[in-house]
Amino acid sequence: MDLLRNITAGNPRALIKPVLYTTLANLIGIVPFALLVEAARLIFEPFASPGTALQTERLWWVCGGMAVSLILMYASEVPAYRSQFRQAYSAAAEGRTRLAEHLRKLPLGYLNKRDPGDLANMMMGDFTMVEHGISHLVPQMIGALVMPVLALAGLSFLDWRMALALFAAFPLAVALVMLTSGIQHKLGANHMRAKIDAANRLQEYLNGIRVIKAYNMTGESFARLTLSFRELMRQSIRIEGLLGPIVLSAIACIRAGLTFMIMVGVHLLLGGSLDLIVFVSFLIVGTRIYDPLTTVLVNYAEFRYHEQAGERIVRLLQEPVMPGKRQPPAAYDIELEQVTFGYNRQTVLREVNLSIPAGTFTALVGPSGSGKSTVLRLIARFYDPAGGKVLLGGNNIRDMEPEALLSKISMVFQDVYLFQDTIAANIRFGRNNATMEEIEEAARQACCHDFIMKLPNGYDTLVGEGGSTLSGGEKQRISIARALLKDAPIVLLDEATASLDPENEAVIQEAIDRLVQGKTVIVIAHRLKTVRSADHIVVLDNGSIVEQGSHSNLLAAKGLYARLWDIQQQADTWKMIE
Ligand SMILES: Nc1ncnc2c1ncn2[C@@H]1O[C@H](COP(=O)(O)OP(=O)(O)OP(=O)(O)O)[C@@H](O)[C@H]1O
Repeated sequence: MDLLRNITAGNPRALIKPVLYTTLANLIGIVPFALLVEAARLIFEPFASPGTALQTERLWWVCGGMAVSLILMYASEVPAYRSQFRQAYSAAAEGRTRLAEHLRKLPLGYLNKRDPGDLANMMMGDFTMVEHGISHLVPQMIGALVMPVLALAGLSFLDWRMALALFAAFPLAVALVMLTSGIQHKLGANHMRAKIDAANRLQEYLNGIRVIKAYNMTGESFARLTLSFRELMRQSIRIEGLLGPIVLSAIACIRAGLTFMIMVGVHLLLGGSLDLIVFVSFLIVGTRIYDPLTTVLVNYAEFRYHEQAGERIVRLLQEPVMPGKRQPPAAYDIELEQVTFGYNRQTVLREVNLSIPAGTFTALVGPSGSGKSTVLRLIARFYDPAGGKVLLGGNNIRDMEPEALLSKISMVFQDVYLFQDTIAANIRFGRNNATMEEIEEAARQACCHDFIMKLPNGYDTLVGEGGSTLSGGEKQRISIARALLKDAPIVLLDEATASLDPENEAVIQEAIDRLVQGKTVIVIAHRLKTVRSADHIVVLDNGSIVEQGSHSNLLAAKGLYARLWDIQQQADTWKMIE
């Protein structure tokens, strides 16, 4: 049952129709074959029993029956074919959506541990293998058993000795495939690993192609890629090199059964204990059961390989999603109590205590790597802290449904990601049901309406994956428009003005001022002068809060903030002199 669950990526019901229809089609497929045996019997009868006349009328009936059975075969194969593909493609489409949904609900910590290439390969490659399993491997394997099983039953009835001889080698063939299934599984796993690694290396190469060109690193990075391709080739050859002989030996065993049956048949015929017609019937049936039996064995070997792809999907689907069912309260004060957190083993935040009253503006400042973004990620519950609590309106966010919590939060990141879609659709991510007027209004507020109108198709202009066709400042403003449209009571903002020119910076500041009005705001400030008027400034260093207060208090304290302020002031003065 586990195997069937794996090959269908956790949806074994998808096999019911294809297996039923294929089995039915195979059953009907036996009718012309049985009629062929009957025709042979009728033709051989006058030779086997001299003096008996050829039953021509009966022979005509058999021919008529054959014509009808061919029509029936066609009529049964069409729905079988349809159901195989319909079920396979719909199970894969439904499975891909389920997995994508599941990935969204998994803790980011889990996703960080996995290569994006691995997940992309699972979505496309592994599901293609599941499709093949549902459309071909399982239905054909089960359908192909119909003919040999019925042949065994029918032939045993005719002459059990001959039937035994015909099928004598089959258990040996099955044993060969079954006993080597451990090796097959190991080779399959190695091959799968090499395939994923090659996909990851390829993705890394394509993503980094600009850096590779810029630093003329073609040789080195290409070596990693070619090494992974070579490993994939090695594993492919190993799997074929070892599996091929196993399957071929199993097929040879089945074929040996026919030779053995002919030898037994000749012996019995010469001994006078076997009827010629029975012998001919066995010869006809014997030559026809190879194909289905070979299909069963080849499909089984292939099935064990494809089943591993499905197993990877099933295992990922079983990964626990972030817990929490409660809806967030309508109170937006945020508190961090003794929060400790690390992405890996290294601690990034140490016993952080922070109180952010609703409707206030708080700035997080500190050296690079001090943990500012991590604080925002914990408030948005991208991760749960290892120790301590994050409270919203006095309630632990660990108990809240992550999506419901996020509906209360607008986030503007430093590196904005735009989807390969129109500008309007990218802004609409803020609120799905927003009208075009609302989108335009948000764009106006975010100071991006004017530049959008200058684009070739205005709001319908397509932006490239990652927003590559827009400038950094334009992307930032689009993401502010998104956040304005969402109109969430909490705004988390990773200020990106550091790398922008003064003109863009002023426009973005204007957009941000509109976004944060009347909200509970936490801003990561890289440029201290932008947050001088914040209600509260929190200074982080090496994962701990080292000081906090208003701008003037912190300057007076002459601590880290005052030092950072001096450094930035001097840098600005230098810029002005230049
Ligand atoms: N996804 C991650 N996996 C592992 N370590 C991470 C991850 N994100 C951040 N870190 C590490 O955690 C520490 C804090 O990072 P964080 O991004 O919170 O700092 P920051 O103060 O926001 O830095 P910056 O101002 O440069 O953006 C850093 O040492 C960083 O290398």
